[in-house]
Order: sequence, then structure tokens, then C-alpha cells
Amino acid sequence: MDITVFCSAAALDDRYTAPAKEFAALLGKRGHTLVWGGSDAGLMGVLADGVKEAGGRLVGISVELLAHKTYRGADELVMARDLPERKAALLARGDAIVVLVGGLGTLDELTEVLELKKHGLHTKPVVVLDSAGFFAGLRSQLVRMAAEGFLPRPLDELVFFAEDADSALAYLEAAGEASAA
Ligand SMILES: C/C(=C\CNc1ncnc2c1ncn2[C@@H]1O[C@H](COP(=O)(O)O)[C@@H](O)[C@H]1O)CO
Repeated sequence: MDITVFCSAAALDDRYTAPAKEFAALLGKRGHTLVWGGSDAGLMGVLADGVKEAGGRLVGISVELLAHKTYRGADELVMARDLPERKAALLARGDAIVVLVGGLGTLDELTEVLELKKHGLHTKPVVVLDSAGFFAGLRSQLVRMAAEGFLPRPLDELVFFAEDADSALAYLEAAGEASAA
């Protein structure tokens, strides 16, 4: 599968880098392709290094504004003109979306992907890898939205919260097999 990953561009401690490395190693070993923002910054760089070391393929979708932070070892690099074009390309290139810990950029990417899915504009599986309980607050906000009628579809149709890398990838692989059947 081609798996689009959104995650932090910040340098983070081991609570967050260890699960990202574990996910990257599994992704590469199982023959998947990483599609990501094409940067070597922070967790984005850690993820790309991990996938590369594990023998996976890398497709970077960067943007002119951030060209100076482009990761050097990608198998394919696409340069978008602006951030909206890049976000659309990141969604279009992946068979599935995974979100690792991140800040406002990652949150913006996640909410856009969920909003588009809510409207039926894509049907790709979306997995949030909830390392160290980082997404507990967001998850409880989404549960409240669902319980109080703010969402037109069940929350579990929109997003799956995974506790670890193994269950994140298992969910995606099962979803990929189901859509191929
Ligand atoms: C210019 C610097 C770092 C480069 N920054 C980025 N490079 C590539 N992609 C980025 C960068 N910053 C944000 N993004 C996108 O948003 C997500 C990360 O944002 P967050 O706020 O850190 O969560 C990520 O998925 C990217 O697609 C500094 O030297």
C-alpha cells in the first residue's frame, strides 16, 4: 500500500520517536510505500530514515516554501506550488492515511482529511497512532461530537485510534484487503 503519513516537523523525545521508528520499520519491512511531506525536519525525518533503513520506498510531496528542508533520500519527490496543493496531493497519493503525533500542521491535515471523508469525498482508512496517549483530548472531543449529534456518521467509520504501530498497520492491511475483495 501507499501510506500517507502526517506528523510533527519538531524534534521530539523518545516517548514519540520510539513509536514512530517502530511504525516506520514495520511499514518498510512489509513492503509498503511511505508518502509524506518530504521533509527531513523532526519526526518527519525520523520516520523517513526508519522506512528507508527497513527497505521501504519513499515518496515525498514537498512545497516550494519548504524546499530548503527537503529530505535527500526520497525515491520520488514531487514539488507542489503551495500548501493547499500539497495537502491535496498527499491525500490523493495514499491508499490510506496515518497520523502520528504533531502540532498545528498535523492537526490541520487530520481535520481536513476527516472533513472530506465526512462528506464522502474520499473513503480511505484514517488511523491515528496515539503514542503515549497524546491524542486523548482530541479523541474525547470527537467522542463528544458523535454522542451529541455533531457528526453525520459514526465516529468509527471516520477514524481508528491505534495504541501501537502493529495494530495501526494491521487495521490498514485489513481495510486494504476488504476493499480489494
Ligand atoms: C522550515 C522548518 C521545517 C520544515 N517544516 C516542514 N516541512 C515539511 N512539512 C511541514 C513542515 N512543517 C509542517 N509541515 C506539514 O505539516 C505537518 C507538520 O506540522 P506540525 O505543526 O509540526 O505538526 C506535516 O505532516 C507536514 O505535512 C524549520 O526549520
